[in-house]
Amino acid sequence: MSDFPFDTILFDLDGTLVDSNRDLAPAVNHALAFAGYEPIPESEIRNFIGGGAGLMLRRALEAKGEQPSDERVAELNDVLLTHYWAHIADNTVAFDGVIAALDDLAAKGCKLAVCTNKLEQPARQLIEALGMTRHFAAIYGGDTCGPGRGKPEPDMLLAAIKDCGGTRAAMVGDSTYDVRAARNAGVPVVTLSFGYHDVPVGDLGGDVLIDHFDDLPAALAKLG
Ligand SMILES: O=C(O)COP(=O)(O)O
Ligand SMILES: [Mg+2]
Repeated sequence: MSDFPFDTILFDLDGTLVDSNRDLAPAVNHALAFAGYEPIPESEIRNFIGGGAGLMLRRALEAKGEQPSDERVAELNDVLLTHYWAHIADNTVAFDGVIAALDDLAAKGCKLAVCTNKLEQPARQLIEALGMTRHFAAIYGGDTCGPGRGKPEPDMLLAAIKDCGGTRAAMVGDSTYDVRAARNAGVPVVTLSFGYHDVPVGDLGGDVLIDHFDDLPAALAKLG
């Protein structure tokens, strides 16, 4: 019997498990080009990620000086998503050390789940394309628990913990959506210095910040 303090680890996807900005940024720029705008550098788009594709696009349009209506965002989001889903795993890779950390946590007896604000279907498509499906007992997307129930609401975290039969869970994420969702679900949260941050990294407000996935099991052990 493992003395590891957690039995369930919940992972954000974009900017946490995978470096997906490599394919998200071109999709944002495809939608911007459709709207007649010049591209935004990938290094800027990465900080727009975390609250779902619509919010990412809204931030990109605001960076161009627009105050877009919901209808405008919805229309251009269709353009963005059609492009993104056709290129979802062209350049996206798992961050360094992710697979070893997932294997290590599983060996310690943890069930693992994904809780992403990406829509569930493309999230599954991406995880499958990267050969990572086998690691996860549950995969939740921003739409799985219904409209408006993505992070920072706690619904998907609580549902994933239940699916895993967990009693002691922790979250791992890169944005304030993850930290707030974890707080709302009452679970501790590890943040990453290398993910996509919607606020300065020092303001994320998680319980512990790590620089590499190699450090995750020890960080969780200390948190427990
Ligand atoms: O789609 C997004 O903006 C964010 O996705 P994430 O919750 O996996 O970071
Ligand atoms: Mg993220």
